[in-house]
Amino acid sequence: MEKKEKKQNGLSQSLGYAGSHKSLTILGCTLSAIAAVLGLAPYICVWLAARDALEVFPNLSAAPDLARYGWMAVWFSVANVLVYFAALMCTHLAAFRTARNIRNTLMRHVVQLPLGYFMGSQSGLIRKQVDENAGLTEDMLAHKLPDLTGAIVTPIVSVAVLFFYDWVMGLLCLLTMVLALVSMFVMMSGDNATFFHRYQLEVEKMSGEAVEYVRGIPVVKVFQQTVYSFKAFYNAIMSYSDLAGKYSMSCQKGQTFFLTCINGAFALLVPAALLMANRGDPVGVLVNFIFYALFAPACGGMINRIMYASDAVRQTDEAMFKLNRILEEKPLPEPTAPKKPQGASVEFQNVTFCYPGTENPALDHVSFSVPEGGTVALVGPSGGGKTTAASLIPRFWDVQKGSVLIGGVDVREIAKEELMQRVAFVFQDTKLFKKSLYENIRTSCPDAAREQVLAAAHAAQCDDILEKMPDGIDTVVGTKGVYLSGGEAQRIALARAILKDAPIIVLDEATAFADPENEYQIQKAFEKLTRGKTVLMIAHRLSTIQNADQILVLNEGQVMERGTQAELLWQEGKYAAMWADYSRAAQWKVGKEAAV
Ligand SMILES: Nc1ncnc2c1ncn2[C@@H]1O[C@H](COP(=O)(O)OP(=O)(O)OP(=O)(O)O)[C@@H](O)[C@H]1O
Repeated sequence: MEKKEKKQNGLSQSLGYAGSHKSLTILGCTLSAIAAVLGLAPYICVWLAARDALEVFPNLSAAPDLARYGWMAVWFSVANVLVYFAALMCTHLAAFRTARNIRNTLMRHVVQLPLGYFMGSQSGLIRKQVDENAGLTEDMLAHKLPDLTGAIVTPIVSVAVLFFYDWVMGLLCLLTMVLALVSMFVMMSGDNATFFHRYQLEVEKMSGEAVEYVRGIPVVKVFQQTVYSFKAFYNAIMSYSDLAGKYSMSCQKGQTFFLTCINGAFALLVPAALLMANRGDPVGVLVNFIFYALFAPACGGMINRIMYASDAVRQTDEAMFKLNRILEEKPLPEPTAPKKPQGASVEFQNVTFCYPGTENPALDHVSFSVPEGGTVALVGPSGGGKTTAASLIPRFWDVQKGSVLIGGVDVREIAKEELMQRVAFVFQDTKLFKKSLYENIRTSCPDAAREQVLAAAHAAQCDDILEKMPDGIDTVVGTKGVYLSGGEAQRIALARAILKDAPIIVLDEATAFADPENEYQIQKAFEKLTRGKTVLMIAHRLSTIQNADQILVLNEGQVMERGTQAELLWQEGKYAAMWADYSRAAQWKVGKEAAV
């Protein structure tokens, strides 16, 4: 599958995004080709000037055209620069638009993807992939493609020029060019043909591990581990260094031969010129020698440009391959004939769900229901499937078997906007934008009036937070040292949810980061938020869920126990054990505080 995708041509794919600017790219490349031909003209002028000068040497005044040839060389050089500049203007304009179209297409696609796709570090990774690869494509179309066109056209014209003055010296120059090209293609074929792809994978792996390493520095310090505890990072560096080392070694001979060829035309030209000069017409031979001595390094430069440009072509293949991988992610299907839920009940009917790329189900034949206005709490050991169950309600993912119903309608049959309006989700980690607290709260209801936002903040017990902020509710968080504690951020998130006023509330670990004072206030905010609503709540602090209508104990993706707190305690099962642990911990804490 991967191989098939690799065969697609990244350059033509990226041009597919150019739209009406494709013609501008073609114009830019044509101008670049013309510039490349103009760049050859000064060499001919130099040949003409050298021929005239040597014919009359030392009486240079007898060669009246010398100055004309000099000026012609200057004008051709100036024309070369100007036309090349115009070419780059065209390709830059087109490349900028093309990269913009690529980014727009990707972003339009990304917003259609399941919300679960953005959990964890995915969102940062997607932004990086889109940005970097669109940037690479832009660079290819703006710089490398016109250079490649010039570099391809120049040798073709050069071959004609090479044979025009002296076919023997021309043939010798051509021979070195051909040998250089052959060694270049040999170097880039075989195992090395896939080098760039492997190299990119290694770099990706290494930077991923580097991020993990930096994230883990506090753990390393706290537990006094050595950096070698980050084996994965170390292995990624070694594997990268191994690949780069092997590649360098495999190119050693080829690169030496390539450089010798593109710089070594002299080694052939000098003896050839001496032999020919001995046979007669030394002046003519000298003129031609000067021309070829100047022209041969220029040809070498062109071949070098071809080499770098073909590297860029491979980079573009790789960039488009990565962008296509994102485009291949399937959006959640939208219902063709959406249905309206009748009420705000939530029901799981025999739900089985596996995360993409995994085989063990995170939820295995799970059934339960939350009647409209009721509260169900999910508890259980870590990894039991609580967050997964909660995230299936707003369709972060679609179930593989069974169904999740809201108001008697399968969530897959409810229009996206309708579903989002019906469910408010308070996440485990609260995400606040670098905006004012006012804007942060208003994200859940962009049309809300200022009074409504202030009322929601008040209901979520945020008054003390707003009082200590320099600009009250208009303070921008995340800048100028304005940061909120975990518990404070959660109260802002609750204000958001209160403002949304959705009939179904999903709370995931909402008191996880709170200190006792914050927890008390969060509890009060909960009461305001959940009054009269259908609530599915995940909490590790069992005190918060004592009054739930039903408690489900989820373990390894299955419902292990269910009932009210009293029923579960009476069963003396898993929940009763958890409750006993929790009570012991609470008593220990109270005892410790009393002793202080
Ligand atoms: N994005 C994901 N991709 C693959 N597997 C996942 C993903 N998220 C969770 N899982 C797996 O699904 C299972 C259930 O995880 P889930 O987060 O729902 O458990 P949880 O009960 O909420 O745990 P915790 O109390 O620690 O938050 C676990 O085995 C977990 O490793």
